[in-house]
Amino acid sequence: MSKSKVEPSRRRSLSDPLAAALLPPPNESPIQRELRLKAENEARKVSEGIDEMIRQERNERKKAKAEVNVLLLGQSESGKSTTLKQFQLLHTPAAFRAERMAWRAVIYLNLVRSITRILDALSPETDTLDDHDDVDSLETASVIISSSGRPPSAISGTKVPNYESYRARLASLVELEDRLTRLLSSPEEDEPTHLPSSQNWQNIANVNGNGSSFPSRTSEFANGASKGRPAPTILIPQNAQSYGSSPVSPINGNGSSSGSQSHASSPSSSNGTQRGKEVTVHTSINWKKTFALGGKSKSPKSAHSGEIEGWWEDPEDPVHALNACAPAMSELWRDPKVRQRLKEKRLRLEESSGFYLDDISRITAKKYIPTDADVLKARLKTMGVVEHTFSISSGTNRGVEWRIYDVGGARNQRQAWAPYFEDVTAIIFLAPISAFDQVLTEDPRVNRLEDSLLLWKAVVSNKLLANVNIVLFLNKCDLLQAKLEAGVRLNQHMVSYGDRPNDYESVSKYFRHKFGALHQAYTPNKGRELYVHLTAVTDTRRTAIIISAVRDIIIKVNLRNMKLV
Ligand SMILES: Nc1nc2c(ncn2[C@@H]2O[C@H](COP(=O)(O)OP(=O)(O)OP(=O)(O)O)[C@@H](O)[C@H]2O)c(=O)[nH]1
Ligand SMILES: [Mg+2]
Repeated sequence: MSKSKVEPSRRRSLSDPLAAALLPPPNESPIQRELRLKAENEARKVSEGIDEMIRQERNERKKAKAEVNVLLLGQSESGKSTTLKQFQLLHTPAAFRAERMAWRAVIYLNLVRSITRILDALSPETDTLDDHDDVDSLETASVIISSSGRPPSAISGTKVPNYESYRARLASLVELEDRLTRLLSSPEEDEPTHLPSSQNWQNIANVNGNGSSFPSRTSEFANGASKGRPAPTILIPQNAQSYGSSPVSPINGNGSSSGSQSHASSPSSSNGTQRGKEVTVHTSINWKKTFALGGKSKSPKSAHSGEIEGWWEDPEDPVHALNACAPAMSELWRDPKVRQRLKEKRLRLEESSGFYLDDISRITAKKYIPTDADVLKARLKTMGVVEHTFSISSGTNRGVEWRIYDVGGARNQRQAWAPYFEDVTAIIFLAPISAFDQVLTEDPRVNRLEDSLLLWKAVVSNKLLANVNIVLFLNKCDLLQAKLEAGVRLNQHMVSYGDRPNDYESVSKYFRHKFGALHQAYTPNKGRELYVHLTAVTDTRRTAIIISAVRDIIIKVNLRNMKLV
């Protein structure tokens, strides 16, 4: 070997002590080389032996501690966080209820957004937009896109003579929407992603005298998220995928995302920006202060529930603006002309996330305290990964430590999933089957059901997950039933459904078969059993029954697998 070839690497090694130590000695004789290679070979065997020991120890530890890691997967708005809330409600109800007052802000924002969406839909300006803009401006949820395009009635439809009057009477809600959005959203999202700040929440906890046991979202939950493992490097292609040929975002750590980030801003963002120009917006810090329930709190309502009285005495509390607008809100929602116009525009708010329009007077009451059902319905988008831990003290699951990971399902969140695949015991995959006529918020060209099917296929075919139990929740069955009963036909959105009956029984059976067949065809583990449930995870009673069945199955299969290790 010529000197000039050796020198650069030796020079490099000067700045890299590890590389220097590993380099073969210069002028190594053939015998020395043979001895060195033999020694290296033995060292490698020792190292592999240690790896095997570590693996066995980990399995033993798992057995001894009986640890179960469950990953909730599915597209955005599939119901993952709602399922997590149901686990909480079942296993840590005090913690769940302690958070309820913080959810008030989310519920208010959900309600206000429904109202501003109606006003936007009634606005004469939206009538002049073309088909695509129309759909975008109304957000994606519950808007049907059919190949036949917008019906003529949507363009020259029912007039709402009171529109200007409604707009004037509800003007303060536009400002409120901005304030709540700022309070609850992260800088890069215009959707609510977190509860009001931990400082405020801590104050509430302290007032109740049991602060330390309060698992505020920003302590227990968000800590779990921040404990998250580093995400793998992913490639994001420049070209967005279109409906019909859209690949699924990466879930194996080396796949590619849909490139939907550039489409991520939802229609409401443009509206929000417009509104932002029209109104004076408080800084989020002031707003947080004024919304801080703890600061103005009086007597604790009950020591265990985390409920505080007295917020209604704060003139800045949003409840006052809402309360003052309640009659106009109710009138707007009950107005037959408004309903007719929404129908013409094919905007079914009843099916969208965070729907509270049927409870306006209860929710805007000065002393409103969110119920369990209200909290379950509240829509807060998940960013990153949220961890929830609990253990069960009785029954067959006794002593088992459960860790549930709730991930963000939007396309730009999916790259965070793969690091959690390694230690997972079971996956609960949620597919909202009512969404067959809806498109993704982050990419309005992609049908939601199509995205779910592709995501499902990617999960069930993943080799890393070959030995992981999979439970499938075909979710939002309540909305599916309502949609079918309202006359929406599946075969207009899914040609393969053909002329089968358009009733709930037949449609749900069809989806069960479709998802089951994909699992059967693509699983790398032909012996894996698939557990399928038709769910409406906002329904506490039924979901509790399903959760305990799922828990028992996961434990049983996990024990069986561990015996085989
Ligand atoms: N009617 C009805 N609403 C549901 C059901 N499941 C979830 N929702 C609602 O749908 C919305 C979205 O649910 P989430 O649990 O936040 O969805 P997610 O999968 O966590 O969404 P990301 O965090 O964006 O990934 C919430 O407002 C829920 O209350 C259901 O079965 N029926
Ligand atoms: Mg979520």
